[in-house]
Amino acid sequence: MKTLLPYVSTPEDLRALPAELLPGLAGEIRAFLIDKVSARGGHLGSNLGIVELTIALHRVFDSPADVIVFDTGHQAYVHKILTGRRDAFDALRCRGGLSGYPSRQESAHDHMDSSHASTALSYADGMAKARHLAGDGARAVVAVVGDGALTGGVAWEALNNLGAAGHRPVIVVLNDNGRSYAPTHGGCADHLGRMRASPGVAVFENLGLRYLGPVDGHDIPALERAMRAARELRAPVVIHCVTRKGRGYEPAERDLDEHLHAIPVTDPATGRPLTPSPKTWTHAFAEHLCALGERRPDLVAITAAMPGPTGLAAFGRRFPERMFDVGIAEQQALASAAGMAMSGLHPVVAIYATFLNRAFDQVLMDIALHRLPVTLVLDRAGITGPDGPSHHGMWDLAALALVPGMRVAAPRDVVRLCELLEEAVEHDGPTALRFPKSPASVEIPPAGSVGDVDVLSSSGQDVLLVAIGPMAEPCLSAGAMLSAAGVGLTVVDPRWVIPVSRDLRRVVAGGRLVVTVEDGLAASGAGALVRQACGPGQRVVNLGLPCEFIGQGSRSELLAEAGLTGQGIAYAIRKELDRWPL
Ligand SMILES: Cc1ncc(C[n+]2csc(CCOP(=O)(O)OP(=O)(O)O)c2C)c(N)n1
Ligand SMILES: CC(=O)[C@@H](O)[C@H](O)COP(=O)(O)O
Ligand SMILES: [Mg+2]
Repeated sequence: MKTLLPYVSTPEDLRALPAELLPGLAGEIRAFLIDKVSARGGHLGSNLGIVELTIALHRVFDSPADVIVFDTGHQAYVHKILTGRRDAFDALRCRGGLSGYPSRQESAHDHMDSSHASTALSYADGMAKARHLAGDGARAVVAVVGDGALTGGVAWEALNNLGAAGHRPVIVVLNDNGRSYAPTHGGCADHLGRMRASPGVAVFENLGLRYLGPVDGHDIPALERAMRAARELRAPVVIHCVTRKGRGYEPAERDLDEHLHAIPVTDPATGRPLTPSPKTWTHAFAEHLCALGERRPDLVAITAAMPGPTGLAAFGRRFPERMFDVGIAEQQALASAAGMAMSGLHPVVAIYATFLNRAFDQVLMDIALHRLPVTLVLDRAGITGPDGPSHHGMWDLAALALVPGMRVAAPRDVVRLCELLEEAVEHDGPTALRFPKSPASVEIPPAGSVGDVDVLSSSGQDVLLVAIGPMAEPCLSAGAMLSAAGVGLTVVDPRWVIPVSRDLRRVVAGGRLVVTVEDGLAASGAGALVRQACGPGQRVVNLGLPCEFIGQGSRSELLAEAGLTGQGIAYAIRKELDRWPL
């Protein structure tokens, strides 16, 4: 059978194909996805489910003149294959390679780089307004949004605007596979389920948008008919496409938890990881939270559609009535946590550090303003790696340093994670813990302590090295190198890094050269607060990440590039001592 995929590099090539060849092409694309994503890791289930939908999109609409915006963007691999990037998949999510999300730098066919969900309809609304003002209403503006992303509040803010603007036709292609990672919960999901079963008046119609569907999201001719009809309507319209996540790959279809949403390097024959996943910080958190849940009936857990990745699924199985999945809705997660805390509960909200950005006002004005006992558990804090700039959890320390009354802990190992989680849920006010996307580090016991500050090593007082969280390991390595070279250096771990505790102030006061190291912003994170606590006669160096959008790569590659390794830290301190001898 002659293969087709090598001859389909652009939407024009696709449109030139006879319709009867499209199912064959879809099959080849699925085989390609399984092969390439298994080899590199990445998003598989979502992309397997959107093959026919993306083929129909690029046959009906003329990208890039017609805009096609993908919400979240993790499901844009087929779009990339069909827009000239098939041969780049061997470098998927590598440093300098193909992004795992749309990338304006990569292609004119891509329109938004952010992987933060629920914003595509807003981009489309804005683009449609701009085209209308330019008198360029001829071209289509299409937003592809998942049923999960549709649970995010900003998507409904956009629908509210789209429905009131009949003269600005935006086409919303709703990819409804009934789940984010786990099945999508809530009234919207229930409504879509009813629409799938027996179409009636869709909520979108009550907002002023037309509704077409439900359409079989794997039937290319049906999809093309619906998309052409939507285009001819010249009005805001939702095409409700029903798809199956992981379609066409038995290991993904069999994975009832997440349909292989995101996979590590995997054996394509079995769908199982090639190397067993190591014990992670998340595992340690999940286990300890369950133990706490036994002792603390007031503890409840909240996830924003990520029970598995954040470790809350275990708590939910143990305490089903005390675990809440609010959808991809971090603002709702934190504001509802405020309501719970006002009512005598102690909520633990587990979200990725990068997604906290979206709910900063809820941290500030709904939780901290009321001094509420809510604990934020920020997983994937610091450099995450292959998911690129919108996934690095590098903004949280700088953001939380602004919040009056907020206490932030950064455990250096999983033993401290459990200790600090205990302390956090005991605290009668807002707390946060942050830990990285990495295997759980080996235990680093303290050599001593000054109050709540752990002393990790000491060979003298020339240099005081303040290690924030998992930077303890490279700091100890740097300390050993410098001590061997005759520099007297003490490494401490504050454990609670925001605000600067009284004990940390005492420890820092003794340092002639104070160096802080964090997997966060060097200029405005926890180290900046230590700088403020130092006196005029002290020299302070804050090591950390630059306030820039850092590209994709492995966590170790990117940390090394930022100088956040034992060698890098030792070099920075040596350079400071050479420039300014003590
Ligand atoms: C603000 C935000 N929160 C959480 C995530 C993590 N996340 C990535 S994909 C995903 C599920 C998306 O579900 P859906 O929109 O239905 O797309 P599907 O994978 O089902 O195609 C989530 C929660 C995110 N990208 N952005
Ligand atoms: C698209 C998205 O936001 C997540 O699926 C992201 O890929 C997180 O991946 P990890 O859970 O592997 O950190
Ligand atoms: Mg979905």
